[in-house]
Amino acid sequence: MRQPIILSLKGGLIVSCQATEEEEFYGEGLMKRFAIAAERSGAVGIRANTPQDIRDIREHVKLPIIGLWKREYSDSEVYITPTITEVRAVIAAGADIVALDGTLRNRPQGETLADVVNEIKTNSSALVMADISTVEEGIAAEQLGCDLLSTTLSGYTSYSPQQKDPDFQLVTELSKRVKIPVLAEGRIQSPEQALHCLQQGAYAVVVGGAITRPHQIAKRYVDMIATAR
Ligand SMILES: CC(=O)N[C@H](C=O)[C@@H](O)[C@H](O)[C@H](O)COP(=O)(O)O
Repeated sequence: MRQPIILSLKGGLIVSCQATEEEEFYGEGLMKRFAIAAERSGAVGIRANTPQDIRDIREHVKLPIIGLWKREYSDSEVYITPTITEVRAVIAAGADIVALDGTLRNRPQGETLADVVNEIKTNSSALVMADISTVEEGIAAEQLGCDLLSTTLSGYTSYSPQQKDPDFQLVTELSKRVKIPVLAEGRIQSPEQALHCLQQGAYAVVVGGAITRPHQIAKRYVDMIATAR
């Protein structure tokens, strides 16, 4: 039986509300405002980065929160909730689901994906979403006990396809190969693409930049218009 929280995401839109320090919308509680707007739109969940934003959103929004903490370590390329330290902080901030790097790459400080998943399963009731970049990684993450998969990292590991569009093929193949829900995430630019992901087998769809990164949204218009100059 699937957890109620997973069932509540089925067929819906999860809005990723994230800004890095270099972006104009970083800080000042602005991600909370995007999350409130997403809730009002009928979205079924929020994806948020940093304990601070998760806490802030938790106070104002009732939707399930997929929490992560992007942090770089010098000994690994893994940066999405890379170690047990970030996992604990994300859970303490109120995330219902912890999103973490679920690739097969070496992790910082000698930890393994199994260590991090075990930490969550042993010490909390939070669910685990593995952000993966290939079918093989998705299958391995399911075997380790992850509750959900997301195609987040396709295009962001050296060995996955580098493309402008979402990785529809990964969504399709992975959905056939695993029993746990597969979320489509990464470079989804339109409602039509989101719908296509669901038709290809995605359990739900995560959209970030096309909704919550104004600079990225404006640039698409600027670039398109420039072609007519
Ligand atoms: C690769 C990576 O670090 N992705 C991050 C993961 O949380 C976010 O920067 C993305 O915005 C998110 O995955 C949603 O994707 P998009 O913004 O393309 O709709």
